[in-house]
Amino acid sequence: MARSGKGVTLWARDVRDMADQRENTLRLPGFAFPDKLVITKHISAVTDDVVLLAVPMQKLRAFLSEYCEVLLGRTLVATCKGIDVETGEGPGEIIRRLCPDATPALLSGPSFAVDVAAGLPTALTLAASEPEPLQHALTGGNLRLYRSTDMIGVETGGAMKNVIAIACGLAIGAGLGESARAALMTRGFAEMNRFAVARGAEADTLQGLSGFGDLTLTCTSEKSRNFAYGLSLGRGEPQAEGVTIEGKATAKAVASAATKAGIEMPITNMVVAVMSGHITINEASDLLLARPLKEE
Ligand SMILES: NC(=O)C1=CN([C@@H]2O[C@H](COP(=O)(O)OP(=O)(O)OC[C@H]3O[C@@H](n4cnc5c(N)ncnc54)[C@H](OP(=O)(O)O)[C@@H]3O)[C@@H](O)[C@H]2O)C=CC1
Ligand SMILES: O=C(CO)COP(=O)(O)O
Repeated sequence: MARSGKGVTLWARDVRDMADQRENTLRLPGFAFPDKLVITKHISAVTDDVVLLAVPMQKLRAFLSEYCEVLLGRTLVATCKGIDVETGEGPGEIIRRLCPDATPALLSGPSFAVDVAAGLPTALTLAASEPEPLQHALTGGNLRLYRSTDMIGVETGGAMKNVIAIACGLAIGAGLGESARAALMTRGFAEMNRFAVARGAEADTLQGLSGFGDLTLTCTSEKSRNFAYGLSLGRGEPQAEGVTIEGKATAKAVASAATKAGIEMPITNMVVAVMSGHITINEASDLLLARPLKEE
C-alpha cells in the first residue's frame, strides 16, 4: 500500500532495527521498505481509521486486551487465520467482543507474505458487514480484493485450511503419495464446509479465495509453515523452533467444538491424534480408509 503511494504506518512492539535498516531483516528479509512507510514503536502514532492486525491468532486476545483503548472507534482488519483454542472464537468474533466500539473486518485468502512483498499478483477476500468502502481503500498495486459480508465463513475457511494443510504435509512426508493428498484436500474441504455452515457460514463462501483458494495454496506449497510442519513430522525430522504454525492450536479448537456439536471431522481428529502422538500416520491412514462407506 505504501508502494502505491498511500500513507502507511507500521507499528510493532519491538521494531528492532527496522527504522534504520528500512527492512524487516528478521521476518521478511530482502525487501526494502518503500520511502512512504513510517516505522514506529509507539502505537499512539497509529492514527489511521483503518488498522490491519497482523498478530498470530492465539495472541489476538492478549493484543486486544492491551491495546483496545488506543484503537477505539477504528476499523480493525484481522489478517490472522485460526480459532482461539481457549474460547473457540475466530478473529472477527474476538474483535467484536473485546472492542465493541471498533468495526471488525477480515482480510483472508491465498497470499504468502513473501509473494505480496515481491509485488506478485495476489487476490484476497475482504469481509465486513459493509465491505465495499474498505475493498476500494485496500485494493491497489499487486493486490486485488473481492468482498464478502460472510465473516463467519471467511474466518472459518482461513482457520480450517491450515489444519488440512498439516494433514497433507503428514501424508506427503510419510510417503503416502500425491493421490492421498488430493483425497485429503477434497474430503478436508467437505469438513471445512460442514464445520463452517454449522458455525453459521453461508454455504458457498468457502468456494471462494478464503476457502478453496487458500486451501489449494497451503496444501501444495512448502512455503506454507503449516504444510512444512506436517511434512517434517511425517518424515520424522526435528521441528523448526519459534515458527507460527496456526493449524496446531486450531486443530484442537475445531476438534473440540465439532465433538461438542456432533459434527463429523475425521481428518481434523486424525491430525490432533497424530500431533499428540496417540497414533502413527499409517494408523491414521488405515482408520480413515476403514470408515463406513457413504455417498460422496
Ligand atoms: N506470513 C504469511 O505469509 C501470512 C500470514 N497470515 C496470517 O497472519 C498471522 C500472523 O502471521 P505472521 O505475521 O506470519 O506471524 P509471525 O509469527 O511471523 O509474526 C507475528 C507478529 O506478531 C507480533 N506479536 C505477537 N504477539 C503479539 C502481542 N501480544 N502484541 C503485539 N505483537 C505481537 C510479533 O511480534 P514480535 O516480533 O515482537 O514477536 C510478530 O511481529 C497468522 O495468523 C497467519 O496465519 C496470513 C497470510 C499470509
Ligand atoms: O496463510 C497463508 C497463505 O495464505 C500462510 O500459510 P502458513 O501460515 O501455513 O505459512
